[in-house]
Amino acid sequence: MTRERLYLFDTTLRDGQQTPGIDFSVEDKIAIARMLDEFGLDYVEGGYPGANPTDTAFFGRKQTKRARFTAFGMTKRVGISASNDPGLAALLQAQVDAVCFVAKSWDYHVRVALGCTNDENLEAIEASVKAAVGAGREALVDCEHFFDGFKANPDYAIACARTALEAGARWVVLCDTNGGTLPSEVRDIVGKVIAAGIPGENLGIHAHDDTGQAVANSLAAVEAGVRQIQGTLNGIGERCGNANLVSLIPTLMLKPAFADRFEVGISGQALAGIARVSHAFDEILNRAPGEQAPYVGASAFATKAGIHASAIAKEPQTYEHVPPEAVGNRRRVMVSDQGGKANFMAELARRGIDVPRDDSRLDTLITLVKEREARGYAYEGADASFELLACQTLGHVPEFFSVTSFRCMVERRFDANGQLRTVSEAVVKVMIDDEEKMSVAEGNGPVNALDIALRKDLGKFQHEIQDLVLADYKVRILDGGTEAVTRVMIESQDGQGARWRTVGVSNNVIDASFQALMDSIVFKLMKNRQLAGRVAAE
Ligand SMILES: CC(=O)SCCNC(=O)CCNC(=O)[C@H](O)C(C)(C)COP(=O)(O)OP(=O)(O)OC[C@H]1O[C@@H](n2cnc3c(N)ncnc32)[C@H](O)[C@@H]1OP(=O)(O)O
Ligand SMILES: CC(=O)C(=O)O
Repeated sequence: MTRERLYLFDTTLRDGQQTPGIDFSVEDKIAIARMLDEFGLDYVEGGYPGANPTDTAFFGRKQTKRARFTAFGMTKRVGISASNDPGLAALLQAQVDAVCFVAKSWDYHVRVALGCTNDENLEAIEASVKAAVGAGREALVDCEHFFDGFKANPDYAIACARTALEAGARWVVLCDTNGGTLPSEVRDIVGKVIAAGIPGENLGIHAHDDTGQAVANSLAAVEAGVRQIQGTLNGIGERCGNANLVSLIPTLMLKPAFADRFEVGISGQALAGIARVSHAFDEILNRAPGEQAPYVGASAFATKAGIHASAIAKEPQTYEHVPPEAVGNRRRVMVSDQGGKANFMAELARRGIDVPRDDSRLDTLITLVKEREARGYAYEGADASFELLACQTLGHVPEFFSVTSFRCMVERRFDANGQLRTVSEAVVKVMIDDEEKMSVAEGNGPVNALDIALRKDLGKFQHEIQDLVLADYKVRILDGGTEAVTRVMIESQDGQGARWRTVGVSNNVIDASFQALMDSIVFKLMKNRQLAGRVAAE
């Protein structure tokens, strides 16, 4: 059976630019456009030439090889001709394949926002599309507020779409601009638009996520007949965002309801890189990837639950709706107080530690983890501390060194220049092969001073920890009041690119930090001897 083609239109660099807190540079835009182009999107909308210097510079040359490079802008203003409209001129000067106009299609907006008549707005749509087509560009028209407009005045909303199409637009995109439309309404209205004679093969959908249903609305529109979907990477966009292409694309390609009927321009191989694309985009935005993001989040194929882990060990698809590898993700079976033997055996096997189900030491390890988690430890996020605990329980961890004492001081005092300063100092004594070493260090705070002192002189092990750096340090207070317990999570990395996480818990933040620091150093020494850390580089 031949499948119908669905076209994917990316507006990360245009609607995504309207996200509070997001501000792309020209270099960001170039990198993102290249990533989208290589991934296989059909259209990459780069922004609004003429609206700001970044976008004008970005549109100075064509930025995609395969995707149709698209400029966005409003229809010509009423009262001036298309050839005299400076905004339209900037759009037509852009080095693009296509121009996407935003046009009013709700008569209320025509009256209030534009302050013109319904007919004048239709004339502006017609003249703008004709100007773009006349300049050799493919024309698209985003019908702003189409669904709200249709509810208020269906004849006028359809007249806007028809005018655009008859003037030569390739696509008329139905926009849920305020994001309040529900999937059943989208399905119903798209059906009525097609019944009114606007072909589905010329229709697109642009959905906002204000009710958390932008993806569902996009899919409902496709089911009702539209053949273009607009969306953004990771769902960024005005207010609550746009339809998330990172959720939509795997659904279109992997779910039989869509995959059997439609094809998109993205290869299966590219789909297997979608998690990487999503994370690379977060990296450009300088934010952490969403752990629970559908398909691509670290938790998307993770389970803590013992009952699930046990079935997954038998057959993974018992608890997986698609294979994680299809979207470049991986299965994670985690150890925590929610886990049973299957979780622990899977996690230990991943670390190269095979232990039989009936080994009583496994029960001891599970009991230890559950008891410690009840006291505040969180091993699912502290892989290295878990591995050390497992090695201690199931085998052996060498005593490389022991800390006989440490002391931290925080003092506010005047320095030699008469400036008031808060100084943190730590003193650590360690025993290595019956020899005691004492190190003193100052730091930005007491934990930093303790870390520097602890790693200052480890005798014969010192050269082994030279490349160890602390990448992240997080403190969490678990109980309120005087019974407060502090959990410290530390992320460490070394020169080989390995990263590992350790945890410490105490009612004293310095003590909790010390435990996590110690675990980090001991893990590094174990890893150097290939006694641990087989998966630390993941
Ligand atoms: C639903 C959407 O996401 S649409 C995209 C929205 N994105 C943006 O607005 C980002 C880029 N925008 C901008 O940088 C600026 O708004 C510009 C450069 C486009 C225009 O700036 P200004 O000329 O200063 O106008 P301003 O932003 O104050 O107001 C928008 C004007 O466009 C008019 N307008 C809005 N939509 C349309 C349209 N589809 N067709 C014609 N004119 C329109 C408004 O009536 C208003 O005109 P007025 O100034 O005569 O009242
Ligand atoms: C065009 C657009 O971004 C909207 O109507 O939401």
